[in-house]
Amino acid sequence: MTESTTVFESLRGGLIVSCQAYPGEPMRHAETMTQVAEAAVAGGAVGIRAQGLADIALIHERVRLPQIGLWKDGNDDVFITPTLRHALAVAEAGAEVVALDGTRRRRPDGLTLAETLTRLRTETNALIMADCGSLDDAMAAEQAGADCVGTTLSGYSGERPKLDGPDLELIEQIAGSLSVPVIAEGRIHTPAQAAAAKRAGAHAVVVGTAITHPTTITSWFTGALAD
Ligand SMILES: CC(=O)N[C@H](C=O)[C@@H](O)[C@H](O)[C@H](O)COP(=O)(O)O
Repeated sequence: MTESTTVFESLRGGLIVSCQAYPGEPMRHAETMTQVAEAAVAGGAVGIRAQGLADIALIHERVRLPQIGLWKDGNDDVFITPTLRHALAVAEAGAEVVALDGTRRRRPDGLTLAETLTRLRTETNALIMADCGSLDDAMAAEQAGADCVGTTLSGYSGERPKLDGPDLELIEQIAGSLSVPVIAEGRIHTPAQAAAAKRAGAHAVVVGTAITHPTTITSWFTGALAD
């Protein structure tokens, strides 16, 4: 079995928990995110998604599950592992899968997605997840050589509406059109939505906020009480 087959077999049908805290937040600390990841493992997660080189390195050391790593730089446009330099650093930090912006937008270093992936392949053993915002992105990312595509940027890149829940239609479209696995990601807030994403054809399902972001979860409850 190739490394790619092994990793994607172990993720098949399961839950990947995204463990991220945002700049300035109390939980923005590698030790804290690693503990959150360990707690997710105890609950049955099959993979971890993590942001930032320090978090990726510590999670790689302590958590024995495939890790999808990314490095966010900036807040808008292309900000998820935006350049080849960021992607190489994420692989170097220990992520088995490097997640990067997989949209068709211009990248800050001027490389195309295909050029970025070719360099990553030459210089690392990491697998590649292209975070996409539309079916056209996903098709272009497969063509460029991505090992899997995510629906991560649906609702954030201007091509798809930002729904309250997951973009099930996009998951279904991608699953029906591509041969690489589609990872459902983005606004999956309930177990029922996770199951629906899997039924729509997702190879695996990423949940972040609803499991690992207490500030947002708290605001859901305080908002309900304020009504
Ligand atoms: C758009 C963007 O920046 N997405 C980021 C990608 O890593 C994270 O902020 C999300 O938390 C992650 O995609 C999981 O999604 P959700 O937290 O909705 O379950």
